[in-house]
Amino acid sequence: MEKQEIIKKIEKSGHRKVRFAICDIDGILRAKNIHVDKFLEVAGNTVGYCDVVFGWDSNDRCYDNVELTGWHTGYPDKKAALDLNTFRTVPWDNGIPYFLADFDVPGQEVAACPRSLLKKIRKQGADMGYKAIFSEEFEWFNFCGTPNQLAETGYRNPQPITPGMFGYSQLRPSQHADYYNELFDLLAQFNIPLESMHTETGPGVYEACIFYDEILSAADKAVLFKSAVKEIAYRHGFVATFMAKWNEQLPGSSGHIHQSIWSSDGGKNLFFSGSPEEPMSELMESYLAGQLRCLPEILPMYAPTINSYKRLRDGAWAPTTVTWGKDNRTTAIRMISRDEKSTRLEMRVPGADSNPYLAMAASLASGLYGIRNKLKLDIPPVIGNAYTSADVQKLPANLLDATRVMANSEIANELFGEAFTRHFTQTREWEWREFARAVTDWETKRYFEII
Ligand SMILES: NC(=O)CC[C@H](N)C(=O)O
Repeated sequence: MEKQEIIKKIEKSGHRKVRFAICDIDGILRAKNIHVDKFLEVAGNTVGYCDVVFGWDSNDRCYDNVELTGWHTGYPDKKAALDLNTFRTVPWDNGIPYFLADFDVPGQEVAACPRSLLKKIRKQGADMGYKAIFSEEFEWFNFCGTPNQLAETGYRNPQPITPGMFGYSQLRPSQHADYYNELFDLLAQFNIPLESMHTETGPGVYEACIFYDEILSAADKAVLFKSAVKEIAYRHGFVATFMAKWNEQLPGSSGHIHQSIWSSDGGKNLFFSGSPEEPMSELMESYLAGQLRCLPEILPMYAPTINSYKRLRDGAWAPTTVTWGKDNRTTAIRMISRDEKSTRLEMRVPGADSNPYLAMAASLASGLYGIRNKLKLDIPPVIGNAYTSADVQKLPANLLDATRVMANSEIANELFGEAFTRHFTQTREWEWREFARAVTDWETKRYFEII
């Protein structure tokens, strides 16, 4: 939609305020409402936004170890730009006009901005003649109560909205049909159409697959999806969590990313060889080889939290190895091909807790790395159980190990630029330090009386 058309629409709607949001390094949307007159001033222009969005962590604690911003810079404003292509209206909030913004402004470099990073990688693909088609699917758990109630009880023993393990259940959605159906309908109205939705195995867990799209729109939809689900859940007295593993006894929550590379006009799937028997094209082979080569060095892009690594456990449907397989759900990357259109890769490492801009940027960048370097696939497909396969490389087992590898990785610098890699790994080191200070309930249960 053109700028003038958007402005006319907003003026006609009678709304006196407009909302826009910026995605931080943790994938959290930081939003503001602005007066419609202010919107008219900044649309197609820039708007000042305090760069503390990249100076604090997911709990608004200020990093003490990043160079990009901090007390040493005085947390100045940076120039943000609303992306008018992201215009949508919020159906559960009176149709307020809504935009995403980023710091991708000529003459300014904000290396920490995840949406700007994805745009940069997407352009590298476009310059090579490719259109990247992506989509993310999410699993998440739903609980009864309000954020205040859960916080007051220290998030102990939260009550899932439905009991027991019941994947693909016909019954469980009926227990909260209003919520279940509203998610599908309101998300579509918010321009996040779902391809499908069902219950996953676990109490109160849903899974939704977002319709595929060009990579930037797909990432926008994935980021917005997480916030939208939480907001819609509030309306029903529920709280949704996208933690990768909220309970060690239960399955984790994934954020699998489906991807294929098409000709720039979108007419031909370049992953498809033309042969239904051997559908993988040479280009797909190099892309997959690139992803496998880079994966252990850039793991925090897919698994960015302390908790992410609790999900990556053998036998839990989540990957633990640098592997791929044909329609194999025990490997890191699952190759899928029923026909030309469906030929794609499913990157299964990301948890629901990952930042979709970063996880998609990492996927595309490492795939393009494989194509640029004409990598050959030297890892054979796993047939059967990747958890027990011999001779497979294990993924780093925790955030500290994974971050150390990434911080020293030439590949990470090449894919994302040194400034981003440095800032991002510094934020992950901070995350580890925060965790290392905490005395957890595991320790008290284990040592309090016995030791
Ligand atoms: N849908 C599935 O394949 C299950 C995924 C699993 N819950 C995970 O965390 O990765």
